[in-house]
Amino acid sequence: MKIDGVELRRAAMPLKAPFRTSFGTETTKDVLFVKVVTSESAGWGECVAMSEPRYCSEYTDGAAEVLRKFLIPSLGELTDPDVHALSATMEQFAGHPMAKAALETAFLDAELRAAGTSMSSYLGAVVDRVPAGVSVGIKNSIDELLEEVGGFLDAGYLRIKLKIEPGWDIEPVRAVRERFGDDVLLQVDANTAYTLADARHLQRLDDFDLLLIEQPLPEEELRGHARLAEMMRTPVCLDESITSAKVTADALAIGACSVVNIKSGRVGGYLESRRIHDVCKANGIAVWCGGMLETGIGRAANVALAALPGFVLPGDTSASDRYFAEDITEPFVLDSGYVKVPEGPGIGVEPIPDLLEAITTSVEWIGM
Ligand SMILES: O=C(O)CCC(=O)N[C@@H](C(=O)O)c1ccccc1
Repeated sequence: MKIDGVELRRAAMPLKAPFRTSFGTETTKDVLFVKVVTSESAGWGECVAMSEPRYCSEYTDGAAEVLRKFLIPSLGELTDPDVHALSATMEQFAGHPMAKAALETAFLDAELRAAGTSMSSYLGAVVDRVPAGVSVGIKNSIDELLEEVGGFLDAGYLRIKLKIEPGWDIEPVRAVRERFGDDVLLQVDANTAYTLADARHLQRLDDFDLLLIEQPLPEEELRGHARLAEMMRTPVCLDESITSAKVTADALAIGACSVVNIKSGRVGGYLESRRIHDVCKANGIAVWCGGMLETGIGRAANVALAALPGFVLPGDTSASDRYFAEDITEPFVLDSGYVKVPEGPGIGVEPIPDLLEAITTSVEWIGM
């Protein structure tokens, strides 16, 4: 398929409420959309980098620049690429998985639309709806937390994830357990906020029958996570540390985790995401789909991924209205705790032009 060019579109998507994690607070999503226009179709990708390099080293302006200067021009070397050739070409440049993921996904979306194939069937989906979990940020008070968790449980979410950090961990978890009982599927996400010296403190979380504790230690501490996993009953799940299928195999080999959060942006795209899924499935390790506050564009691709057989835990594939008053695509809605997998060609959703224009802050075209 011949690539005519690529559109880079920046947008400011307001969140319904500030979302606080151990590394900062988001109030507006600084979005970079990538649109690949080919001779036969057009496809969309959403770069999940944040405006500042706090979750990882990538950030939105940097991702736009590496796409503009290196990744998109490198596609000019390809005459009639498929997504594998495109992905391989981008490997000449080091790093920048979120930027690469956005371009690879936009191309794959275009390729699949032209073929009339849905992303979910292309990836190997086995279900047509996925169980939805929800992520709850760090709050100013326990009361505020309990009110928000209660609202999400009333909405039907099947799993609650609480962001934690030193000073906001044992008490919020205890309060949620005491208010909502032991049957709620409950997990915590530390976003690398602890050290191995906190092990004895973190062991106190074992009293609350959590599904998992996500990324308690810094990204590079695979052995540290293996040591912590030996000291805790709560299963350790990795997020930031899992940057490729190769690293996943190493992490599993040393017992660094027993659950994996798969995020396409963190690992360079959905092809690598599927490879990680396959490594985990071959090792009997449960995976779930992480989220990065995506609009309906990124959310659609995540929901397709979450329909693969190894995704046995609810992911951060919440409904659109979890973060946005109005999504720029047909909204994803919660139906008895599940989100429907789009069935149309490609990612199965399109931006609604007026809504996309309303949040757009800049558009640039890079011709081939
Ligand atoms: O529901 C969502 O999309 C967000 C889920 C979530 O908590 N994402 C976290 C994370 O560390 O996984 C995050 C939030 C903001 C920015 C980066 C990451």
